[in-house]
Amino acid sequence: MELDTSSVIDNEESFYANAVQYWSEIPATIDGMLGGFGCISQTDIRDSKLLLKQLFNSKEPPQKAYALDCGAGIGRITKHLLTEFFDKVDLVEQNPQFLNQAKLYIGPKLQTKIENYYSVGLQSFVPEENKYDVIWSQWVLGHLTDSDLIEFLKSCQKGLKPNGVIIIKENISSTNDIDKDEQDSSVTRPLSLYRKIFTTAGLDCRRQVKQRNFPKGLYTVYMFVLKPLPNNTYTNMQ
Ligand SMILES: C[S@@+](CC[C@H](N)C(=O)[O-])C[C@H]1O[C@@H](n2cnc3c(N)ncnc32)[C@H](O)[C@@H]1O
Repeated sequence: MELDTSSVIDNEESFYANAVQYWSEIPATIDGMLGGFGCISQTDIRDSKLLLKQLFNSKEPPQKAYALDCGAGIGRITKHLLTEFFDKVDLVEQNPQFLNQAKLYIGPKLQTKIENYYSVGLQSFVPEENKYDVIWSQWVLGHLTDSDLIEFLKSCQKGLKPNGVIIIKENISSTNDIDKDEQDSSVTRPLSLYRKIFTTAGLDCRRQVKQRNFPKGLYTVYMFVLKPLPNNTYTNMQ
């Protein structure tokens, strides 16, 4: 039997509700966003910048007009990464307090680049079509079930402009198992499951890059650069 999140999530409604509850009690700080590991933020951003620079130097790069930050929290990635590369950024985040804090954290100067703050869960969010050059999702997709993640990725594809890409940066489980975190109500998927989900959603994984220099004991983190498959067909997940 193939492994998927239905094997570890018995009740989807409480899976989502428990995550809302968990994040409602977390301080709107960098440490809060990173589970007490605020110290890794710079290292994280450094490798993400390198990835974007390489992407812009590649054949058929995306434009630098518009990015979407998914599960944006207080806007850590928007502030330190996306506003450096893109003219405009939208944030989508389910916790409205974090978005309020993002307005302060991003600051008045960079604020001019922020077009929209969407306060909604990714499982219910549909990006406007043909809008974004890069859709960045980091440390949030473990809060979606497989089927919601696949639907989300399909709708993100429609939200991309020509040459646009989806970039995912996520923890990866060290075995072939899905790790369930009961505390924050999330799952950590193995690499094989992410790759299968990408294919099912009609996405081609153009790059898979490991984050460097994180402290020992943390999950391995990968960045994936995804583009719609040429024929743009979706497959059914078996
Ligand atoms: C680990 S934090 C990461 C924040 C940000 N991506 C970063 O790297 O700084 C996870 C964020 O995802 C948000 N989140 C959790 N479940 C979500 C969902 N279903 N839809 C949108 N955001 C969600 C949380 O409120 C929190 O802000």
